[in-house]
Amino acid sequence: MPTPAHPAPPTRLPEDSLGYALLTSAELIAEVVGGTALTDALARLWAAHPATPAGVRGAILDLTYSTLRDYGRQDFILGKLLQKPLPEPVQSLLRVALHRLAVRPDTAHTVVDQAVSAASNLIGGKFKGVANGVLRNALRQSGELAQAADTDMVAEHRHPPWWIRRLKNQYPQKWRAILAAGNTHPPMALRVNPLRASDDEVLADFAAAGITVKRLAAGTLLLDQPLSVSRLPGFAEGCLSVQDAGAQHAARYLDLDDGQRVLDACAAPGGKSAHILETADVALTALDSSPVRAQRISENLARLGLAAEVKASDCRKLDAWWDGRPFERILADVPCSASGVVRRNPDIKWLRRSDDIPRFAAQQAEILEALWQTLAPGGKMLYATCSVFAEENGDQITAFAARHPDCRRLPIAGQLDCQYLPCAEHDGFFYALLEKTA
Ligand SMILES: C[S@@+](CC[C@H](N)C(=O)[O-])C[C@H]1O[C@@H](n2cnc3c(N)ncnc32)[C@H](O)[C@@H]1O
Repeated sequence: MPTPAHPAPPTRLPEDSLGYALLTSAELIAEVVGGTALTDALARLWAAHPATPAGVRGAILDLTYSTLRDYGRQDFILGKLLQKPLPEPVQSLLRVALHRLAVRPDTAHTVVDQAVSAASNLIGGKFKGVANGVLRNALRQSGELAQAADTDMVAEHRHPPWWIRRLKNQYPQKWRAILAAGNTHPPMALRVNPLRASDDEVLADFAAAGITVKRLAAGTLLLDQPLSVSRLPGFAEGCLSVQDAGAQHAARYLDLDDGQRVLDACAAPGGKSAHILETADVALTALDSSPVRAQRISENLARLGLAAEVKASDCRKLDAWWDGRPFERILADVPCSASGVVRRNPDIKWLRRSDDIPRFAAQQAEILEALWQTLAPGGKMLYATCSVFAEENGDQITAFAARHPDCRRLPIAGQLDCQYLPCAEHDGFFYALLEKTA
């Protein structure tokens, strides 16, 4: 993993200034441009600056995530404004500032001023004048730059070319809507823990606290506005979890019953494990290949007053974790491109490459093969991804079913391939339910 070019945040700008947020965000985006996942860059930033106030963290996160969603457009515009490339993180500072100018044109003067202050903290202030000139040109030429951006595929759709082409091929009618949804701010949905509270009790507490929600389904609430969990009545008491409405289908589609032996094979951080345990009184084994992430399963279950057998192991290595007793239900929420949740992780669309998709598909096929051996005859396995790409979804399952005569595909909500596309209510998910016939 590349180390950050400029790990130290600015020192001469007040922490609560826009300039500080612009500069810190630029450092983070420069790391992503260099190939680092945003979560890793953020983990390093907060570890180095643990006392950063919540409000300052929020401003940095908001600016960074929204700039990465918009990156394709601002990078195109920057390319039009520069004669030759500038060093990082100066270029990223300009991308962040251009994004801010686009979304807050009413504050143009402040944005330019603060971005120039930020530039004076970088590389000995060498590019302060260039930054000023570029941003002033951007303002002067905003109309023609916007027009040019509207005719460029990446600038218009804010996704990489291979991603746009893939969606165009696979969704000739819907690709534009999928891309547009991927550029929006994600919704915040909640899951009610029926072991601790009823929907009615939670709704009454929310109404009393002035929080507006829509009930999408039993146990699934959609907040009008994302809120810090510390402001949600009942969260600390384990009455609620944050979980996308699309992800909440997994436990429902698994067809759970009390007393079953259930495996959640790729379980961390444990959102679906918890939902399984809230749905039925089952004996759950929750497995994840990452020991660090497996630890989070235990923590999340503990907050909700739930328990499972948690193991850190690669689910493909049966000898390492399986005692030979078959499972009646298996959830295979496999690692995937995460193309259905790109608005939550906007760095991934710039970090992934086209050939990552067949690599994910190969890994998913191996996981399916291994887990099938652990499923009891008559048992059911739910295959799930947060992807919208066919190679990881319908194609994968069609090929698996063709290889396994003892696999019968069961319809979910009337469909064999249950593909949810990202929209205002939920993220993009895929589900397929497989029954072992012998
Ligand atoms: C999509 S996430 C799971 C999300 C989880 N089901 C939830 O709802 O909170 C996929 C997980 O699979 C894990 N993983 C990847 N390869 C694995 C493997 N071969 N065996 C077990 N876990 C694996 C990753 O560490 C990651 O935590």
